[in-house]
Amino acid sequence: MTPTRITVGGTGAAPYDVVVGHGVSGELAGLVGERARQVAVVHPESLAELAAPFVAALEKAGYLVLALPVPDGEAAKELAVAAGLWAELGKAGFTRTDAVVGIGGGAATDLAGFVAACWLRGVRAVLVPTTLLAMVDAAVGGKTGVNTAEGKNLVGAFHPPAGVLCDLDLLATLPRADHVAGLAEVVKAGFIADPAILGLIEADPQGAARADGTHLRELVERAVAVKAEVVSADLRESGRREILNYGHTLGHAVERRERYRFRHGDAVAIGMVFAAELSRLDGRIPAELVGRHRELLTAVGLPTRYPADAWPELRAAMRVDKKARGATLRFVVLDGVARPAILTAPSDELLHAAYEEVSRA
Ligand SMILES: NC(=O)c1ccc[n+]([C@@H]2O[C@H](COP(=O)([O-])OP(=O)(O)OC[C@H]3O[C@@H](n4cnc5c(N)ncnc54)[C@H](O)[C@@H]3O)[C@@H](O)[C@H]2O)c1
Ligand SMILES: O=C(O)C(=O)C[C@@H](O)[C@H](O)[C@H](O)COP(=O)(O)O
Ligand SMILES: [Zn+2]
Repeated sequence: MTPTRITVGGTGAAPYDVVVGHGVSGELAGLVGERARQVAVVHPESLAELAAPFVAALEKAGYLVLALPVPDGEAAKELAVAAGLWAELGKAGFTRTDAVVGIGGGAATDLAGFVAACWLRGVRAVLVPTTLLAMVDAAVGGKTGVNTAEGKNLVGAFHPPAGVLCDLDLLATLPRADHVAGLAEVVKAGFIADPAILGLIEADPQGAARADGTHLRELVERAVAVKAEVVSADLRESGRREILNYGHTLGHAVERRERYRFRHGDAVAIGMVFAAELSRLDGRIPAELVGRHRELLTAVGLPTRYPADAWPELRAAMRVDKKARGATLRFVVLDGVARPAILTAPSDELLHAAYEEVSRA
């Protein structure tokens, strides 16, 4: 079946394609471009075997390849890891025409994009996401960055990639729990913009939770299309892009509380239930729509609850959310399916009441 090409444009930078399909990895050398002499391939060390054919293909195409393994998962999103990679680029004499390729889950693509954004103030980045989450969300849109002790993604840059290859064959080895975590961002795209996504998952939640599920390709394409449309309209998050943060204000606080050892998608699932409860308590949506969140997320195996005693720590962590303006917290909420809105400065009572619904056994 021919690959689908979803274009991300309107960002001020050159438009680029997100290629979705089976066996599309062969397009990598073409995306790196003719100007590059050296290519740094950043990948989690645990995925060295998966990255090896990409390294070999780039070498065959005539590039000088620097394979740069990084720690697995969220441990890669550290300034010290980025600094180590910049040291390698420096030693290799990496110039402005050279390119960084990021292969892996969202943690690896966020890191690789950030390293590319900062090296010589910006070199070409090409991303090959290998998790469902990175295909539908992290590798698309140009948000790059690392975590700090104070919070999630607090240091970063907007640096759109030159291309994104979503080879669905790469998902075959992804552990089920990571596949399911990726579904949280797919569900998010459904609630904020594309109700057909919700229908597809509700019709076959077991299938959605598997890499060989019937609707996998359509789910990926639809979620990428949502992200591409939003990012094309507002790369730097001055307005519309904030909707992609649905579920993330509480989600990021949960990740920080768990010292980043909790899957991002799982945290976002809990965060979406919180945002839905907030929407209901603010009089925006009926209880049935909150119930739809819980039922759908639970059906695919995502968490929807978090302990009551975590509230003070979560409340404090939410202060550094990027949507906050001064001391004013702002949340993405819903006025209905595919009707996202911003709730500004909710009272502490309202926030706590919404959290009580999340922590209820
Ligand atoms: N930049 C953005 O717009 C954006 C959007 C969403 C999420 N994110 C970020 O993405 C990160 C989460 O990404 P994630 O869910 O992909 O997690 P991850 O990158 O931590 O990967 C999850 C696990 O899967 C393993 N893995 C990856 N591909 C595999 C494969 N094909 N086979 C076997 N194992 C594989 C990884 O090594 C890791 O252990 C978070 O840091 C989050 O903040 C960024
Ligand atoms: O691309 C965006 O914009 C998003 O908000 C997508 C989120 O899924 C993603 O987790 C993002 O990294 C969160 O961004 P942040 O600015 O809140 O750190
Ligand atoms: Zn996210």
